Amino acid sequence: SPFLDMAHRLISSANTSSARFAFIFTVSLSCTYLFYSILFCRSTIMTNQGYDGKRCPPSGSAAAGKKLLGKPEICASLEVRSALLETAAQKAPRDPVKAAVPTDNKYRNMSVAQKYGNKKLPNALIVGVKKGGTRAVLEFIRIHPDVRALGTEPHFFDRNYDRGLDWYRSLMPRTLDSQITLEKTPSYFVTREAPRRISSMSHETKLIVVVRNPVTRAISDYTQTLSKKPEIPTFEELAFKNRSLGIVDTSWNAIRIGMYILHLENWLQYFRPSQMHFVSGERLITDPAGEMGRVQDFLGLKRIITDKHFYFNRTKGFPCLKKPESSSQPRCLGKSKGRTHVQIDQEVIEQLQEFYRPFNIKFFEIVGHDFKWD
Ligand SMILES: Nc1ncnc2c1ncn2[C@@H]1O[C@H](COP(=O)(O)OS(=O)(=O)O)[C@@H](OP(=O)(O)O)[C@H]1O
Repeated sequence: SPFLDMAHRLISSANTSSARFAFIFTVSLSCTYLFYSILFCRSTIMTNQGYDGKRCPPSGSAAAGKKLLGKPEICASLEVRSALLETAAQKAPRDPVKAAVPTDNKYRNMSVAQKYGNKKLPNALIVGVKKGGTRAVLEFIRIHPDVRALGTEPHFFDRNYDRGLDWYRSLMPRTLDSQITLEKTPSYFVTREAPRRISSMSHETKLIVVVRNPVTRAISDYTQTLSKKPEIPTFEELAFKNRSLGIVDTSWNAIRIGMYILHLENWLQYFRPSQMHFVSGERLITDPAGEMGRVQDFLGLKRIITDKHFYFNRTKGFPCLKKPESSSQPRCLGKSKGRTHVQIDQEVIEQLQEFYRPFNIKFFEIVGHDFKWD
């Protein structure tokens, strides 16, 4: 090495004590330098390879698991910190519109209408009839992209009218200008004040009425009441003032609701027949796509809801939606829709059919359609 060469030359060229001293000094100086160099170099290598707070092994590997046992908290906290930094970077507003929009998941899943639309008073209402199939029509029509519907019954035009239109509007889902706002409250059809109140909101409101054989409807209505109040009198006792004389009790709501023509006359005082559309409750079950096609036409919507949206669920005994608005799963209506009816004497059924016949005939004439309830 050059260092040993230099030492050899010094020994051979100088025999003086000063030269010897210079040699020993140089050697010790060199050793000291060498020692510190090795120390410095090692510390640099350790810093690069060790857990210095800048690196963690890739998580998930067995080696990483073993190494992490020593200082798990450092790496874990670093992962959290980097996740936080990443989130902060994602959250950093890039443009003012994005900055104004919250980024939580709920908001991200909202439709454009929910984010940017406005709450409007309904332009269409399903006004009845109770137990006619109103829930089915609402759930079926709301899969249309141009329809937004209130899921619950607001009872504005019967029970909550005093709360005012602003309250009513506030209940509505947000809609884009091109979308229809819809709600359903089946009791409107038999509420004396409802037609006047609705026409004073807008006389252009479109009205949908789901009608069903009034006898079956009455039995369905009674079955529902019985499920809540098992102690009520029998259907026969409630339906007749005098059964042997065939005198029907028209003051009983379950009977009165089915006298459709009487209620319709009230509506026609305020609305043109073309503003009302009657859905057959029976055909809604046997041909939901056909009935919904006519509902879409009436609402001025493109026919988007078709056969493809329905399947017949054998267990339920009713048509169900393949893909409803709120989820990607097929869905049938709830347990309270499609109940097994209370068994009613055939003679009672025939008596009630007789009772309703003249009302039905008149109703078919006015509506211009025979619903074939005989
Ligand atoms: N697809 C489908 N699934 C389940 N049920 C269906 C369906 N289509 C119509 N129907 C009939 O709807 C009846 C209930 O009517 P409503 O929804 O108007 O009832 S309510 O007034 O809102 O309580 C309900 O009456 P019941 O059978 O007497 O329970 C059903 O016959």
